[in-house]
Amino acid sequence: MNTEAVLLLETVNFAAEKHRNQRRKDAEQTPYINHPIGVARILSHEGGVTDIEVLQAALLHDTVEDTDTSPAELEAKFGPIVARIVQEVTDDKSLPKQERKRQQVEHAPHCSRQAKLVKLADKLYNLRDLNRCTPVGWSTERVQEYFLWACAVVKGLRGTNSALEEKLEELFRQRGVQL
Ligand SMILES: Nc1nc2c(ncn2[C@@H]2O[C@H](COP(=O)(O)OP(=O)(O)O)[C@@H](OP(=O)(O)OP(=O)(O)O)[C@H]2O)c(=O)[nH]1
Ligand SMILES: [Mn+2]
Repeated sequence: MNTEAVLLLETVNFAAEKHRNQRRKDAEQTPYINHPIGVARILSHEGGVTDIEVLQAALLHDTVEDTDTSPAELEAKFGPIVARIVQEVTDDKSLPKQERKRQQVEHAPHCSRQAKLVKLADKLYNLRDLNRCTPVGWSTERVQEYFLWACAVVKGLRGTNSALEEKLEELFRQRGVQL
């Protein structure tokens, strides 16, 4: 079998094991792994991305932030490039939430092109998910707040992938949010 297919299976299996006990915040408690798989799929299917390291980083993008995975573990298993992309899209969970959110806006323009791709697909997935259903405990205002904040992050990611950016623009437009 081709090497890249084997590598992607190894990567998705690693992510599935790491996220095995986590669920999304929707009422149905969708398995969390649906999200990283969906982000990688947006990149390949809608973004036309074929860079294997970007697709691997998409599958792994929430492992360091949300599970016991360390950057060193990713580097040993998947190499320095994949580990670096994941590190670039990982929020510092020791910071207060407001500060974390502010840093995403501030750091977005300085990310590598590979990290920008993962961030665009992550936001596109999460915004579509918000349109699909509201997370348990979220008010309409909180949903709108997320769209506003995501728009500020996406502004700093522009010029990376026009297909993904156009789809994001349309979602913002539907919410009356100006990119
Ligand atoms: N829309 C939606 N999001 C859900 C759901 N379940 C879990 N999430 C995750 O929640 C995060 C957004 O919620 P927030 O309250 O803003 O952030 P927090 O989890 O970091 O505190 C996203 O994290 P992230 O992927 O790390 O991205 P980011 O928002 O930090 O960029 C998203 O993946 C769901 O059912 N719907
Ligand atoms: Mn994510």
